[in-house]
Amino acid sequence: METNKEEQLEWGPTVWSHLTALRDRSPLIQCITNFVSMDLVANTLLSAGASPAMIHSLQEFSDFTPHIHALYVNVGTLSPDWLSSMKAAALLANELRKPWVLDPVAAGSSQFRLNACLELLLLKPTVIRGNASEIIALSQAGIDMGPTKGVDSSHESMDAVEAAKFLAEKSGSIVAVSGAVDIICSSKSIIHGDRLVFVHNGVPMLQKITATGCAVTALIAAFVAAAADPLHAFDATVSALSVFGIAGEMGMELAKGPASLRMHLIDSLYGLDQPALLSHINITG
Ligand SMILES: Nc1ncnc2c1ncn2[C@@H]1O[C@H](COP(=O)(O)OP(=O)(O)O)[C@@H](O)[C@H]1O
Ligand SMILES: Cc1ncsc1CCOP(=O)(O)O
Ligand SMILES: [Mg+2]
Repeated sequence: METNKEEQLEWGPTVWSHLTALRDRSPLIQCITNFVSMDLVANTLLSAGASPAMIHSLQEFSDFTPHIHALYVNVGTLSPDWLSSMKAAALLANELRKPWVLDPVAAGSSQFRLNACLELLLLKPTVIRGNASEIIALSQAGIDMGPTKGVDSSHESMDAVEAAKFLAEKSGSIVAVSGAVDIICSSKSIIHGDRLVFVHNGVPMLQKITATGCAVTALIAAFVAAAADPLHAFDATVSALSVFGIAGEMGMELAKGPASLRMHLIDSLYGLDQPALLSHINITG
């Protein structure tokens, strides 16, 4: 992929300032996430500079949620009880004017999951991040769901550009599709305006580590939380995807396979400095 130097010169300082804000502010992120992802999500947030807390019992929200800087909701191992907690937490986050971010894991894999994600969408997440199949399933809700690969995508991210635009328009949320190219879009009906940006950072091996999608969505929540002004949520989302992809690229230089990439990904995120960020960044649009 040819990079346009001017675009990288514009995005470089923006992404670095978002990462610096995250490290300086160390936002507290309430995570209601699946059992598979809890460890990687918590370690990703910690290594980036945020504070994760896996708090999902309704009984704790009135005490705890007022202290958070963002809420992260992930439906990966969904059950009716968890869904009630997710809705209550999202409602409270809205009431408290805290950003919240949704990961619609395997949205098209069952009617229960699809309906749950659609109900959560009505609670207006600041950002939705899914893989291409998940974003297509949400945008086509009501149409035959067809075959599924569960939590993995059976589509390329670029196949989901129109679905992402449609979902952004319908939901009023920023929509991010991950994949070989990450796509971030928002519609003209919300404060961020009509925007479409592509992040080319990352390595294919990230798909061979479970919960990297969950982890990057949590990272988006942390970047959005650290960007004090809600107007900066779009750039914060782009920044989180780029930083995670860069950490993957740097980690891959040391890794022998998925297990060691997981370790080097976390180390690279922790140690990412300005020169490395500026030399790897690859954002267009
Ligand atoms: N083919 C690829 N090349 C580079 N990066 C990728 C590729 N596929 C996924 N990624 C990256 O891996 C991370 C997880 O994305 P993805 O695998 O799409 O999510 P999920 O695990 O939810 O399906 C993202 O940061 C994404 O950019
Ligand atoms: C394997 C699995 N099963 C239910 S949730 C989950 C983890 C999914 O993680 P990701 O969407 O990041 O690949
Ligand atoms: Mg996923």
